[in-house]
Parts: sequence; C-alpha cells; structure tokens
Amino acid sequence: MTAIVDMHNVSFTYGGPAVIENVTLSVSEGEFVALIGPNGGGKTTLLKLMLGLVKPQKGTVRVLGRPPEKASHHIGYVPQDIHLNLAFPVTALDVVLMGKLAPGKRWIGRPARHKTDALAALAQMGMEASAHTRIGELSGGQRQRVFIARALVTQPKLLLLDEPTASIDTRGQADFLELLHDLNQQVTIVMVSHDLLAISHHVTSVACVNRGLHYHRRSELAGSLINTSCPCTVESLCPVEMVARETPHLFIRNRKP
Ligand SMILES: Nc1ncnc2c1ncn2[C@@H]1O[C@H](COP(=O)(O)OP(=O)(O)OP(=O)(O)O)[C@@H](O)[C@H]1O
Repeated sequence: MTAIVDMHNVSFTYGGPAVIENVTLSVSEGEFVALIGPNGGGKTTLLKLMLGLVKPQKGTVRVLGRPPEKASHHIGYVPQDIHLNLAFPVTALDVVLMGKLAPGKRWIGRPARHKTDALAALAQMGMEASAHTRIGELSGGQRQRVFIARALVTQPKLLLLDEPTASIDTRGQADFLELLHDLNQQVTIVMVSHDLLAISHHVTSVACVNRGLHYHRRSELAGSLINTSCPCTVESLCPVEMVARETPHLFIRNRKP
C-alpha cells in the first residue's frame, strides 16, 4: 500500500542552523498523527515540507507517492494563523466555497456542484445551521470548524491541521477532538498540538518533533500516558521527555535516572 506521507532522511534549513534534521516518517492511510514538541521545534516546518511549500536541502518527501506539489489537490490544510478581516461581509458558506478555488482562481471540479459540496462539508463539521451566518459573527471555535470545512470541501486524502484547538475552550476541545476522530474514518490526519494529554485518546500515533523526530505508535503510549515509560532509547535527547518536562503531568518523572 502506498504511504500517504513518506519522508526519508529529510533535512531542512531556512538559511541558518538545521530546523529539521535527518527525519524519516511514514504516515499510512487512516492514521491520525499528532505532532508535538517545544516551540520552534519544527512542527509547522514539517507540515510545510508535506505541502511542498518548502523544499528539503537533503532527503525526499512524497505524498501519495508523488512530490507534494503534484499531490496538492489531495491535501487539505488549515494553517495556524488565518488572517481574515472579520468585518468583511462573507458567510460561512462563502468561506467554504473558497476551498473550491485553485491558486490561479480557477474553479476546481464542476461549479454546479460547489454549493452542495460546501454545504456537505459544513454539515460534516456540524456547522450547516450557520451556513448563512457572517464569519465575523461566529465564535473562534465555530470559525475553526468552518476553516476545516473549507479544507475538506475538495475531499482530500490528507488533512493537515496546525494547532486547531488553540482558540477552543476545554469542553469545546473534547467535542472537537471527537469530531476529528469521526472525520479520521475517511481522511488521514496530521495535526500539530501542544496538548499531549487531551489528544492521546484520539490519535493513532504521536511524532515528537524537535529538529529530529521520534515516532510513537499509540500502543506504545496507550493506557495511562501519564505513567507509561517512554520507548525512546536516547532518553536525554528524546523530545517526548522534553515536552513532558514542560507539562504539569510529568509522565516520565517516575522513571529511573
Ligand atoms: N520563514 C522562516 N524563515 C526563517 N526561519 C523560520 C521561518 N519559519 C520558521 N523559522 C524558524 O524555524 C524554526 C522552527 O519553526 P516552526 O514554526 O517550524 O516551529 P514550531 O515547532 O511549529 O513552533 P511553534 O510550536 O512555536 O508553532 C524556528 O526556529 C523558527 O524561528
């Protein structure tokens, strides 16, 4: 089976020190991968490499067996910061319809079906009742659902989400993660998150990113994530441990030095 994402020995720099170094990662169809790690660890850069927005100086990136820019129509992306003038008079439906526009402002697919597809994407995110509400009148969490609907409207095979829960409260986050869990039945998801504990029951694997990358299958982390031992062999360099040290629940605290 072709991997949805295949990164082999990838290194990347913006011109200074390496931001990503010798990273190998394979994401299979149906996975829900969380990328965690400290600020500046390279998580967003990893998503940009998967999107083909930046190119590695070393190694290869393939999405569905092709260079990422040739697979872009199969990728839905919701970036960390979406700058949108909230006073601009567009509805949730208008925003989702924008997902049907290719970069050259060409419509993707048959225009007659666009509205139906956009309403279906909004329904998937539980937002169909707000289709005709102006985007500025929605809450941060509702807007986030609309942006994901925009990414889903082309029925991508891979959904890349950069910290989608940042503007959602704790109760809303649980519902939102439940929704992503359902969505994962039909689309492979790679999501940047800072909240390892909140996501641990929903994801199939966790990749810790701090220039290097350590991949952990959920079975390695299942049960009590707080007390489980970390499967990394190079403990002092393991990003899991670095992340854990920054959280109030030190799931590696009880380990022998
Ligand atoms: N366009 C850019 N030009 C130069 N350096 C950049 C650029 N974008 C990111 N960087 C640097 O690359 C490193 C990794 O950044 P990146 O945004 O990938 O980290 P991150 O893990 O997503 O961080 P955060 O959790 O804070 O969002 C940082 O040191 C950052 O300053």
